[in-house]
Amino acid sequence: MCEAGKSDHHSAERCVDFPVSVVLPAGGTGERTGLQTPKQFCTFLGRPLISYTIQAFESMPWIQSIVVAVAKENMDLMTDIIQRFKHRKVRAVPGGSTRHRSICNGVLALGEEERPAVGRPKVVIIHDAVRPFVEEDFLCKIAMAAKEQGAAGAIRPLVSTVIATTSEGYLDHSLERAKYRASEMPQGFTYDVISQAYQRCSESDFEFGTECLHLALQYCGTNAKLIEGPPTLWKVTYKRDLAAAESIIKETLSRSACVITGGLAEAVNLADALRKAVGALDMELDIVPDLMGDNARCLLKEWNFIQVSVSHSCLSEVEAILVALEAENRALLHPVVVIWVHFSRTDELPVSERAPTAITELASTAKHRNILIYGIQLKQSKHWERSASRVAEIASALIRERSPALVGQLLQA
Ligand SMILES: Nc1ccn([C@@H]2O[C@H](COP(=O)(O)OP(=O)(O)OP(=O)(O)O)[C@@H](O)[C@H]2O)c(=O)n1
Ligand SMILES: O=P(O)(O)OC[C@@H](O)[C@@H](O)[C@@H](O)CO
Repeated sequence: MCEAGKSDHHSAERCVDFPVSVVLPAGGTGERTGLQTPKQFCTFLGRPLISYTIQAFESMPWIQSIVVAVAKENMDLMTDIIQRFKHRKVRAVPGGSTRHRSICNGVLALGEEERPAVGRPKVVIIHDAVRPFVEEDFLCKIAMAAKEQGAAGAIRPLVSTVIATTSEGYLDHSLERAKYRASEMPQGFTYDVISQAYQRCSESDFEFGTECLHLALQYCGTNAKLIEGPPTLWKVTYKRDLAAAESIIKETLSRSACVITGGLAEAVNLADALRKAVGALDMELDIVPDLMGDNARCLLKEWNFIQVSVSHSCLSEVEAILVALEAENRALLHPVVVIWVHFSRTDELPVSERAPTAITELASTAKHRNILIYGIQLKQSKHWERSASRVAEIASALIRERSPALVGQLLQA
């Protein structure tokens, strides 16, 4: 079985030594959001929700292929998303008029796989495209249980009690909540079980059913193993869920930052003071003199950079960060934040007077490449800790919000 606790790719790959493919049903219209755009195509920080879900599965090396089932009218849009965000392993197939029909089309597509490196999977993971926060260690457990049992599914405790109503709209009876669970996703099935279930199920199942685990039991006699999953498995259903999803995405991008000091004493002192101050804001700082040699690792793991410049007003250090980020195509999936902290000594003119438009012009071009540049101006003062704390508050807010409206602004600490 998978090792307990937080798995990484390596431990998951050791557990899952059989081919696993994924079907993401994404053929719905999202009526319950009240929006014109189907929720799977609503964008967060410039990227559609479905791209986050695809990327979560793509990041797992032991997933061999992904099929997304979308409405025929969205096939071109889906193809564009796959190309724009350089999604690998994934292809789009036409969905159906109901969720079961979409899933069935996805399962059939796995059976007709033509890509040479991709064979018929041993296990098929089915996961709603509008559940973007899937965790690898949990998915590994579902895949392993599906291989052993034929079917496995995620469950969560019920939040509200389930009741039955009379035809007149009165209470008939209520269920004992402790005996029931909410069926969530991901679910896993051996390819044989899920393909047989869809071959044997009825038109009524296709039209009105909502539970794949039921089809496996009803038509294949396969009783799914149920595994309680983390609260992150929730499904984006209502408009409020879109706001919640964006907040979670922003939070995951804002947990750390890399501070580049150039090795200058004032910059290193400020960085040390920043590290203490952001600790209270639940952020971690990695402090490096530059992004060369081993320090280049920051470019591959960080979404936020703080360049501390002392005295000079040119933006050459920020420009160097932009070049390095573009070389790694780092801003493809998420907007990267670069904050220029300009520290001027007491006898110097503030940069807002020396080069007021420099940062605005640079920020304007960078924004088109999904890199958000902000400026913070800091005047040398004897209240060192207070100034650093102010810079930390501003930088933390800029990183958390990633607001396009403040791009290119030079804020005063
Ligand atoms: N004909 C359908 C209907 C739904 N789904 C997908 O099934 C998942 C879960 O369904 P749900 O949350 O009900 O999505 P919608 O049907 O789009 O939502 P609504 O019921 O509010 O219209 C979603 O990813 C949805 O795109 C699908 O692939 N094909
Ligand atoms: O019913 P909807 O189409 O809104 O969502 C599908 C859910 O029913 C489904 O994802 C889980 O309950 C597990 O089967």
